[in-house]
Amino acid sequence: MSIKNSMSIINRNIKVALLQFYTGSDKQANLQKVREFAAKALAKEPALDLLVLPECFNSPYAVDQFKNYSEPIPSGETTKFLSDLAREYNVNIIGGSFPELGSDNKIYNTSLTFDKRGEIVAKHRKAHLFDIDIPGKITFKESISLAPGDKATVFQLDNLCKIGLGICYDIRFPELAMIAARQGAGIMCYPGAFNTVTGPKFWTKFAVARAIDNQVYILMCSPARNVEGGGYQAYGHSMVVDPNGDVLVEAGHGEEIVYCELKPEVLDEARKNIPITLQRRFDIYHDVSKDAVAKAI
Ligand SMILES: NC(=O)CCC(=O)C(=O)O
Repeated sequence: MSIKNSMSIINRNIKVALLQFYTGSDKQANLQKVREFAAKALAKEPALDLLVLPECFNSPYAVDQFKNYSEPIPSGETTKFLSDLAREYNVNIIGGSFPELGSDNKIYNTSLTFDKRGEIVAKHRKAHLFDIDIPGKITFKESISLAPGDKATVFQLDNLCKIGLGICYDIRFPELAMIAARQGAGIMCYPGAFNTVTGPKFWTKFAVARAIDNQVYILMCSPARNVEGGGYQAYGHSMVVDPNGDVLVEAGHGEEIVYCELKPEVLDEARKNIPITLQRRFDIYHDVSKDAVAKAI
């Protein structure tokens, strides 16, 4: 069997920066924080291809607040803000997520991706809502105020590569990454806000698992932990994991920008050395990527 199908999943080196910053209750301040961090990242690395923002970057991560901060897409101010920022800085942006007011009047946890021209190239609504109850430790129920998305999201970014998107808890469901990888993605990106209970136990393990299972780069971008602000405590630890499961860069829990260069040859070599992409047994089990609806917008 030839391995040429697995070559050049990524077209060239891709420079990414994950922006890990505090988010609070002041939406304007949160947007200004994005601008400040984007400017800082591009001042340090002018040739950046991609900025990634955290989950719920313009609002508190709280079920009783999502509605108050929700905006229609594309007419809301956060969509316009991110579009202008991408165009102004000539950079692609995976815009973390923010509460979307859908045309059906439901609220979604939604991630938009913008190309350098400021066009929306992908929209992912968190498909698996974070509903958990660990007695005495953490209870959170997104489904009190959010509705789930209904599709996997895979898209072509510029001439760089295909990318799959999930949001935080979505990472616990391996299917989204499998679908993306089977459909040609070389990167799976998860804006996410794990917490101080589940973060230490699971965050890195999931990033590594999704990377190795699918031989893709994994980008995880978290808000910084706001120890003084009360409320939900994000884990932080934004990271990039390579297709072999090696953690290339990892933030602490404070405000930080992590930079990384994704290399086509690392991905190609991982797939060449261990050719699981060519050894699947769809005569034994189902290929989930075949029945997934994955539209860009
Ligand atoms: N924002 C989220 O979806 C949190 C997910 C999480 O913490 C987990 O353990 O899963």
